[in-house]
Amino acid sequence: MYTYESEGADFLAKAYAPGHITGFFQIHEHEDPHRKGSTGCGIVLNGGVTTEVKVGKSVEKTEIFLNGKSVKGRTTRTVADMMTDVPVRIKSWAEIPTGCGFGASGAGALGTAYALNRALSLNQTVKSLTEYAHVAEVVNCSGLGDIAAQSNGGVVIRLQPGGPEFGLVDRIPAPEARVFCIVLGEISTGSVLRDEAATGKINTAGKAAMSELLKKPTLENFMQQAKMFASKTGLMSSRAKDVIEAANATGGFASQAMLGDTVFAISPSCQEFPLYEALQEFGQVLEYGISTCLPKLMYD
Ligand SMILES: Nc1ncnc2c1ncn2[C@@H]1O[C@H](COP(=O)(O)OP(=O)(O)O)[C@@H](O)[C@H]1O
Ligand SMILES: CC(C)(COP(=O)(O)O)[C@@H](O)C(=O)O
Repeated sequence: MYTYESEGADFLAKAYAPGHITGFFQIHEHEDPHRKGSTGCGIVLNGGVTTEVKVGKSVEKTEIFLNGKSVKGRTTRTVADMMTDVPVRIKSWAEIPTGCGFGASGAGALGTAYALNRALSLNQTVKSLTEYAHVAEVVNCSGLGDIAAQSNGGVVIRLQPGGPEFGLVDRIPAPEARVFCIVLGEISTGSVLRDEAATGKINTAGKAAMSELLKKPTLENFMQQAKMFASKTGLMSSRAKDVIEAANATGGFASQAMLGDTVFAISPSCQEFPLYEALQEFGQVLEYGISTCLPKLMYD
């Protein structure tokens, strides 16, 4: 724990962390948040969240901003509270939608941990910064497995739940592919994770999806298992169903981003244009790539 003692200047630091779309998952409860988490599989994106922290005499209370607006930012605040006693101004800018299944809260938490470590010279390594972000996500019910994926990159299979101390991940060897997304609306991650009927279905479907994925760990099979998972859990809106069907009609793979009312779609081989055109009928198509880029500090 760091106590601020400097007399004058403010300290600023900035960090970036990628977004992540979960295709399917299974919840693993544990009283220790370091061990609690999810298993499952998802895609780390080349779009994410940039977070700047400021500490010093000019910062009198901890405040959190998302895309220029003051927010509660409970997960981000928990990271700050775990790392320091001093007030911090935390500003995040998201190039991914928030509350729609892109792991924005996890990306903000990771960025906050990296930037605070730098601004306050806390001398922590990546493993412990990642652990702070994971614990903050779990205790606030804003995510379970995003941090494990976002801190590894690629198409991440989460084999064992938890932060870096206990979790275990692997990856699907995936080709370069565009990930197209249509955002239809938000789903509150916390409200689904606290709903026993929903979590029961998630766990049954998530276990089956993982077992099928491991028999054939390819990007195509991941997309198929994700679609099966989404329809079995009953979390899919009728509009999302329509988008998925339209994507499938072009030969593309599509499913729902967990946990959001968002469809993500990938085209096999290089037939991306017909898929893009079909998705366009439903709204603005967001376009990302699969990223192996890890969270990082940024310099101005
Ligand atoms: N980087 C961030 N900084 C602060 N608050 C955030 C950040 N990202 C998301 N939030 C807040 O978290 C809520 C959404 O969280 P959640 O449902 O877990 O969605 P997701 O993680 O998929 O974006 C939103 O109300 C948003 O205000
Ligand atoms: C699906 C979710 C529980 C939440 O993801 P998001 O809504 O993007 O924060 C994720 O953390 C996971 O464990 O797979």
